[in-house]
Amino acid sequence: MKDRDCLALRVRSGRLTLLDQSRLPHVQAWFAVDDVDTLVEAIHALRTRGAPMIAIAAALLVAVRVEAGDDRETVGRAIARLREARPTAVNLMHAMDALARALEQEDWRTAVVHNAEALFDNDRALCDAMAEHGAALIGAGERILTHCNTGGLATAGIGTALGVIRRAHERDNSISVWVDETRPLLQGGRLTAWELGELGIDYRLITDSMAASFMAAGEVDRVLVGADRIAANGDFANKIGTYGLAVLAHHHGIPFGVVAPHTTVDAGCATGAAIPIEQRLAAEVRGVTGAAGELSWAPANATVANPAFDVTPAELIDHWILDTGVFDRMEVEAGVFQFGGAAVGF
Ligand SMILES: CSC[C@@H](O)[C@@H](O)C(=O)COP(=O)(O)O
Repeated sequence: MKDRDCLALRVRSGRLTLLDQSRLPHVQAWFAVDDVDTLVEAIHALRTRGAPMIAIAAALLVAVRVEAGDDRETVGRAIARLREARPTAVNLMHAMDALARALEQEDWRTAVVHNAEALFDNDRALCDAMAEHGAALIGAGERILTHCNTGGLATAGIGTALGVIRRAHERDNSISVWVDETRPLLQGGRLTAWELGELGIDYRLITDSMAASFMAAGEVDRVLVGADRIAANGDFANKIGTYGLAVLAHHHGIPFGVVAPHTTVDAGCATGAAIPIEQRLAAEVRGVTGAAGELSWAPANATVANPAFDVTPAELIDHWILDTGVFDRMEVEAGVFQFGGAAVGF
């Protein structure tokens, strides 16, 4: 396998290492991933995260195991196990299904490795295409609100929603960003704020509950978010809190766009109701866990609900910004996702 490098993943001399995103921004620590157990744990703990990134990390680990000499049956088991590591982001399932098909070929070792490498390489091109389409929508001086982290940490390229913001900034450095901190795991406060700072893009970090009043004050011009899975009717799942932002944006007449590669579209899900939602640990809501350890404020036995994602219905979305183009609600209602407008097929 050729060496590969992006913000949060490296392949060097056939070895996979990942940036531990659970420790950012204060600690930048890389860890080696040589086996499936390590990667499954890392995906559960969000050491590696973001819909495209978990798919790419899983595919490259499978390629590493193939090059290490694992037999076909062992590789098949690895693919099946990684496919189940997180339930909501469909990119992981699509990637593992593609590798399972490659495993059926006669020259399966070459096919699996090529497939995994192509996933990484294509993701960079998909990010660039989304950025081009999305940046064309953005006017001078826009103040864009975003949620969770959808940048270089979550993809092999410049990101999805954050990639659009980055490209728009390259064209007009008067844009600015409202960054939702994104409770409970603070991907906005820890990761997006860090990425935007590194890129020199003007931002202001807010708690999730502040978005409504800044919208009411006329200080938000657009909302751009990523997606973990887009259903055939345009509904999509993304980080918990996204649905609330869409309701708020609709109420205030603010354009709301979802940015994702076509690999995030699941034509097998007719509507958002069919998207499985990951439920996470109570401790994440009772307090916070970070580089500095655990801080808990709720009663130790507090009963908690902790869905990691919510579903935003198509009726609240103005733009679906894919690598294949920008789609509006009329196009989505006409079935672009089922009938080829988004070129779904892997
Ligand atoms: C380009 S990343 C798109 C989505 O995966 C992102 O918005 C998101 O919800 C990530 O959630 P996470 O739980 O941090 O993996």
